[in-house]
Amino acid sequence: MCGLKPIIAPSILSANFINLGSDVTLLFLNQCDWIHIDVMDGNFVPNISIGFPVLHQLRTLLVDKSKYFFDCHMMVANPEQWVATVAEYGGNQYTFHLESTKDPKNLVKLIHAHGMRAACALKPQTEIEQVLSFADQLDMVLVMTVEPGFGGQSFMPEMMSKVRKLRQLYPKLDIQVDGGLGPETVNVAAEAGANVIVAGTSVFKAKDQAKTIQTLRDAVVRHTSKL
Ligand SMILES: O=C(CO)[C@@H](O)[C@H](O)COP(=O)(O)O
Repeated sequence: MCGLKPIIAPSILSANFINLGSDVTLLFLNQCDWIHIDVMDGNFVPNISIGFPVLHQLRTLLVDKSKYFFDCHMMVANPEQWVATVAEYGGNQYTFHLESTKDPKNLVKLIHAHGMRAACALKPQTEIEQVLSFADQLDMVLVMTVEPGFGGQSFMPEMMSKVRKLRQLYPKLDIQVDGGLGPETVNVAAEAGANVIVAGTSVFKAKDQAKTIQTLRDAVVRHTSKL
């Protein structure tokens, strides 16, 4: 019994933006734990997605607005710049990319000072050694399993060695995987030690969304309970 909480966080990048409010409401009715909000600035990654007006409207306009957990994945060039805004607009967790900051330790302090959980993301080429000096200050590490920037890419199983090493070093840390996750790939990730699963395409294209979310959660529970 490892005590890790299974967390399923659908990425709303794959939602229907015309019906975003109802899509997000449905995700929570279907028992997701968090929604994963991919903020892309067209600079850190070669794509522009959604920004603060959308975050703000989701937080203020949704029914039961306060109970939703917003996991904000900041694929931006200057992550320090947006901490206060994300906090003000209702973000619960702020994930910055290690590759985008010179001072990750102070950034973690800044995020915590704004009342959010702090997480650090690693692109596929970034080794975990770079996060070890401050990992004990983090609430979560995100191991990217695709190059950040787009949904619908293929899962990179070779990233699992990073998850495995992190899990050995930090048995209680939340470890998130993001990119190409679905019922076919979740077992490999959960077996390596990931307990927080981001899934965009597989959840939004599912015939039965509730069942897909449950399948993802069951896989995490099954594998992490053996750790
Ligand atoms: O951060 C990203 C992409 O940069 C992800 O959150 C993707 O949006 C996940 O989408 P799928 O790979 O599950 O379709």
